[in-house]
Amino acid sequence: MRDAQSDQTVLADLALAPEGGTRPEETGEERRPVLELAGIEKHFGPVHALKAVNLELFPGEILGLVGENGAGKSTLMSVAAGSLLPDAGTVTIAGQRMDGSDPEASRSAGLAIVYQDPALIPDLRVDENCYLGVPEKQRPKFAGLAAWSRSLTAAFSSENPLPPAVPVRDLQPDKRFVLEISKALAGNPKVVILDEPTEHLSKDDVEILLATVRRLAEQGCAVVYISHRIHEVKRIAHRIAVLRDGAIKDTFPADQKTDREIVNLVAGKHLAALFPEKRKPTGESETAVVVQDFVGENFSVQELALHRGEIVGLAGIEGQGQRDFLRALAGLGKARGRLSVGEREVPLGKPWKSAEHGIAFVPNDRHGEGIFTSMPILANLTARTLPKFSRASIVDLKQEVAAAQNLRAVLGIKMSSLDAPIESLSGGNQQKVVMARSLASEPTLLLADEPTQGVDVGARLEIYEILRSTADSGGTALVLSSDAMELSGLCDRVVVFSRGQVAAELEGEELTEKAITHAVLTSTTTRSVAAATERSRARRFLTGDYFPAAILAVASLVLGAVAASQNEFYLTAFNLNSLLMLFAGYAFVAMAQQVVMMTGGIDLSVGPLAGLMVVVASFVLPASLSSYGGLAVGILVLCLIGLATGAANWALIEFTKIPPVIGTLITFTLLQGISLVLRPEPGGAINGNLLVWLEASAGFVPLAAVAAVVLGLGLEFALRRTAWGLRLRAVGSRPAGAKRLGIRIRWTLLTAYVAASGIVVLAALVLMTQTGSGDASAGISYTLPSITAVVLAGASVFGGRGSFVGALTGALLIQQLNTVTVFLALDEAWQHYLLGGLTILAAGFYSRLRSKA
Ligand SMILES: Nc1ncnc2c1ncn2[C@@H]1O[C@H](COP(=O)(O)OP(=O)(O)OP(=O)(O)O)[C@@H](O)[C@H]1O
Repeated sequence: MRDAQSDQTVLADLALAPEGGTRPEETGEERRPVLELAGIEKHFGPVHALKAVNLELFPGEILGLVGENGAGKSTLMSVAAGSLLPDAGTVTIAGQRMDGSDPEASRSAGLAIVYQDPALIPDLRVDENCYLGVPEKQRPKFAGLAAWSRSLTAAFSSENPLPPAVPVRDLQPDKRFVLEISKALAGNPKVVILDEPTEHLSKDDVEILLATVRRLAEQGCAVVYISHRIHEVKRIAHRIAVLRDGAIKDTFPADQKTDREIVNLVAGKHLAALFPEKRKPTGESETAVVVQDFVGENFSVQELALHRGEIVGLAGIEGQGQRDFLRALAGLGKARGRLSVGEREVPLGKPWKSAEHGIAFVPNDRHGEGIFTSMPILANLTARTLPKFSRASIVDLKQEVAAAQNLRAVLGIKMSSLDAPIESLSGGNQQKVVMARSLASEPTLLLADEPTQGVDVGARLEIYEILRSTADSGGTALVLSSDAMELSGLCDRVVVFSRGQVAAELEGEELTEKAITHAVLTSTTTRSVAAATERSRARRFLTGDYFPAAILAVASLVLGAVAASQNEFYLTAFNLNSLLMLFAGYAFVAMAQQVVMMTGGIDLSVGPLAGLMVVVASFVLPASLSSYGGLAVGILVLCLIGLATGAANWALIEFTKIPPVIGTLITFTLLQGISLVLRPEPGGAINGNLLVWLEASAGFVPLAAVAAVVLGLGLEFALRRTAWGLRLRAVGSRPAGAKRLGIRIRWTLLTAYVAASGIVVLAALVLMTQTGSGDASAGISYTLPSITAVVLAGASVFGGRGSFVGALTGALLIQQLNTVTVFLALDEAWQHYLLGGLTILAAGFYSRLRSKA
């Protein structure tokens, strides 16, 4: 271990005097807290996460909240922000006592929060996320949304505001935080909570953030700043509160304690050193890894050798290719050249091959790539090493649990049980799980991208020690970090990247924090972003929601052209009219399906519902009816059946918590049963006048088809340019994020199911023109095409993605296939072969395209 004295010197070098603005107590004004947390208690099952916590925050004050992983910081702040209901205690914001858990109420009272796991919706664009992220009264008109979003994010970097049209799923983790922070600050809040805001930010962005926090405080805003980077907290905070095991242990002015004293308070013990002892220079080192002429999209490394027993750091300003290089070594991303580990050459671009060659990777994007969400901690810990405890592919559970328990003990992972979901762990403990999984495979080359992000000071030392012991036992570690102090304290050698190339190497005496910072700054030149922007525009279209619609439209035209060339009747007005009429029916049910699928649900009942409406129409809209009033009442009855079915579907799914596919299957069966009871045999002519109106055409174009297209365009507009549309997409894309944004998920789902059943009324009207009388079996054939049309058009069955324009083109293609097979005199079975084949092709193609992007 290195002595504490030398670490103290490193810390002293950092010029740690607080740089906050005027302290609130220095102004002499009467002090009234703007945020008061009183007696907050919270349990998660057996975990007592918060124990009668009291905390006050005053206007203009920056409070640093520190504590080890799992101490309860995020839980406390989620309670303050209304996204978590405490078991006991009260939250008061700007004198307003909060009632229950309601993020929107807290936001309206003036509290903004930046979560450790950003409350962003991946399938929504940057500007749409900004829109949903501010209080309702501050939202701009949709016409000015892009410009407004650009001005919000320009507060961070006026040169590079975030492009408004980019979906959040395409943003790098650091830019997601820039967006999350910009969004939080947009509403001129009275209290801002920043939960580990700098873990993913580049060095420049950290400085911008700290300056922003100071400015906010000077303007009277109160800030809670949570971080494990003690020197950062000391730089910015007026007062520091230490949370341990769910209780506040100490609160003191930031300048009254040294970094080391705070570190010891957080850890709850005296830490002798911040970094483990480095490798002793032995003169001769055995080369373990050789990289030669290694070229990828953003880097080009001629030669780099890593030695056994060595920890090598990767430094550089964000975006200089160091991250792409590290990922390419792990087999993620395209690269050419040579990489050998030991005597063996590693095939490139194949992560499983890299793993077989002893390369383990700890990713930077913990939420996106590091953890298997919704799986238990046990599976997350052992995912890489399962073959070790398996015989003939059957896992020995005892051995697996024992190995996981061992990892848990070695890294001190705080958890209630191995079976708990990974998401129930605090952020830092999740990071330890990701780290533990990689280490368990005893890698020859460990690649770690920001391995200590979100990890507390005590555990940080444990991770450093584990990295060191990996090296000491003959392995090699390559660590990318934006923290120069971490690199200088931990690594034996640091490689600095600039413009994708190795620009400098530091080791021995030269390897100091100052030297790394200097090398990083002086060897860096700015990249041209224009080409990247152009490239991403094309990629955005290819992976966006309209590309599938374009493909389907072209496919429909091609099919039409083939049919027309083979059969002269294809282009007759009669044929085109009936083709478009049938298209209208499919289009309505496909749009109904799309509304529900957008929320992550599915509605199997659309077909039988349309059939039931036709049956009911044979009673309430009979041939004998002659008055307009009677017709209106009949159609109103159909609408009421639609609304009631939508509400019933929703209630079944919401209150019994059964999956939508089961819930709507139940409705499917019930509706079909009712239809058969009402009309065991087809019969009962439907009103002739009504049918004539429904079949009305302009030229060869039926008005029903025009109505379908108009409705599709209207719904598309609503989806992209109304708050309802954004809520629908948000709920499907990421329900947890939507909840934190204050979206009422239950009500949004209700509107979706009711809207879908409402649209089915239109499909039923088209169906009536085909049957002319009540027929219980008429609608069944609608359910499957409604799903096929939207899946063909690129909708995600998990929600959040798809388009109504796509649903229209999907419906058109289905009808084209039906018609063309007849015109080409193909067997009817071909309709099914072609549709099935196309669906498989489309689903595979889109998912490959999107996952590649
Ligand atoms: N949804 C949940 N279900 C079960 N346990 C939870 C849940 N959320 C938090 N916990 C537990 O509550 C405790 C406090 O967690 P919290 O996330 O508040 O810690 P933290 O201080 O923010 O830690 P970190 O610094 O690692 O982010 C932890 O033991 C955690 O496992």
